Amino acid sequence: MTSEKKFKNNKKNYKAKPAGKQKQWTGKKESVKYTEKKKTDFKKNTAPKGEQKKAAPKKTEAKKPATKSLCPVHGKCGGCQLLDMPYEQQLKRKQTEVAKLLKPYCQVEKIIGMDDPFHYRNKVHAVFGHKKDGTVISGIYQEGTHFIVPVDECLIEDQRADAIIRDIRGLLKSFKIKTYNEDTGYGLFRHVLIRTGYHSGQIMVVLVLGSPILPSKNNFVKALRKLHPEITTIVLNVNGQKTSMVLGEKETVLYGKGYIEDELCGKTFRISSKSFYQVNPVQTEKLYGKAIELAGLTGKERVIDAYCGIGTIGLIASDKAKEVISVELNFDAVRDAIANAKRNGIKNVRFYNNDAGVFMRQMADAGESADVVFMDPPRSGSDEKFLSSVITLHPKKIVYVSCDPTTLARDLKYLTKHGYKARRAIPVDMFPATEHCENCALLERK
Ligand SMILES: C[S@@+](CC[C@H](N)C(=O)[O-])C[C@H]1O[C@@H](n2cnc3c(N)ncnc32)[C@H](O)[C@@H]1O
Repeated sequence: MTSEKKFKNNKKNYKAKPAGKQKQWTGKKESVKYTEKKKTDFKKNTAPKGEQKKAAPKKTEAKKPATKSLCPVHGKCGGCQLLDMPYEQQLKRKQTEVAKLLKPYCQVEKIIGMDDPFHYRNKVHAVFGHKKDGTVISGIYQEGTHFIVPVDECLIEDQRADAIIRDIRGLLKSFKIKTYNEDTGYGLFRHVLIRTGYHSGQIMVVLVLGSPILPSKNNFVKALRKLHPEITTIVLNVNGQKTSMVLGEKETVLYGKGYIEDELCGKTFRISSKSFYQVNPVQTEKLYGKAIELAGLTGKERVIDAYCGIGTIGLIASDKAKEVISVELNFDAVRDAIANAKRNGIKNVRFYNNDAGVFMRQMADAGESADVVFMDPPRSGSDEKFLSSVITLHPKKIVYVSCDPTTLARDLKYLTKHGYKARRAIPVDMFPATEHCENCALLERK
């Protein structure tokens, strides 16, 4: 059956169907404790050299010795480029950069920042390896290399996750489990991925191995749970490929449900290991709130939620829309999305597992229309197939959620050349201490 037919056939029944029925969808702890006092210091820190000129510090400040970075691996791990810049200054910098990029299209509103820009990441990844003397280390690859920068504690990650990772290092030692060597392909233990629920407190630990057998598996799980009873699920993922991807295809649930749940904007969401979920739960609620406000829904609209992930934006918007059609490429995310519609008792949303561009082209070719399109593509932005199909579908409003203002500007150029006007753009600081900035933009049909 062609996808076009699938679309037509499903027209009458916009219910989320169960997944099965959706067949047609094509170191010893050398840790530095960061106390509240240090957090205050962070806010008062002088900017890095390059920034000091711009910030024109007072003469007395300029005479002070350079402030040591808050993080022992700052500059080595490749993340947190803005870590030592006072938060207000980070926000100003992002505001200016976004305004510059979006200037040809519309004015940019005031950036939405955080009250506490620390430990916001609900998704934490650590690569495992060992030193020449056999000591197990975990951390992050130095950018562009396979050299592991050991990390004990990270200022932007959930501290519960960091504590679990440190203890897993100890368990590898006691269980005599070898870490995987990227160059030779020998060894077993590759990565740990942790997801934490901000409201639910649930924690998922994904152990990524180079091959499927974890020695003394049951005892290992028991020992980990004893150290961290707060863990609600443990998943074993197998990645035997020489690849920069963290997760492999095959997974077995070792303990618990195999996913976590969390709340966003009053709804509950199930999140499994391979599905996308925004990393900053506090800012996500603000972002989604703005996106839905920009859409100005009245309850009568036919809405498309493109690149929907686990269904979040569409499901949150569904109360204010007549119907929502959601599309997502990742099958696991779609499975979560269907479960999420059910657990929230939502019946006017329907999910498609497809490439968003292909799906939208099929809708456009089938003469379909939409009132509002939410689009939230990956960092690379959207493609012409998608954008040209949106134009054909002729929605009154497009709400573009973007994690890269450069690709947002590129796509705005296309849309504004083809009958749309950018009305509003709101930066949301989803990634404090880093150079990245999320944005939400409203386009209206001229
Ligand atoms: C930035 S995330 C947004 C997800 C969701 N809107 C949210 O806020 O959680 C982008 C999503 O697009 C999906 N994706 C990537 N390429 C895609 C494509 N070509 N077609 C459809 N979905 C795609 C990814 O799997 C991911 O779930």
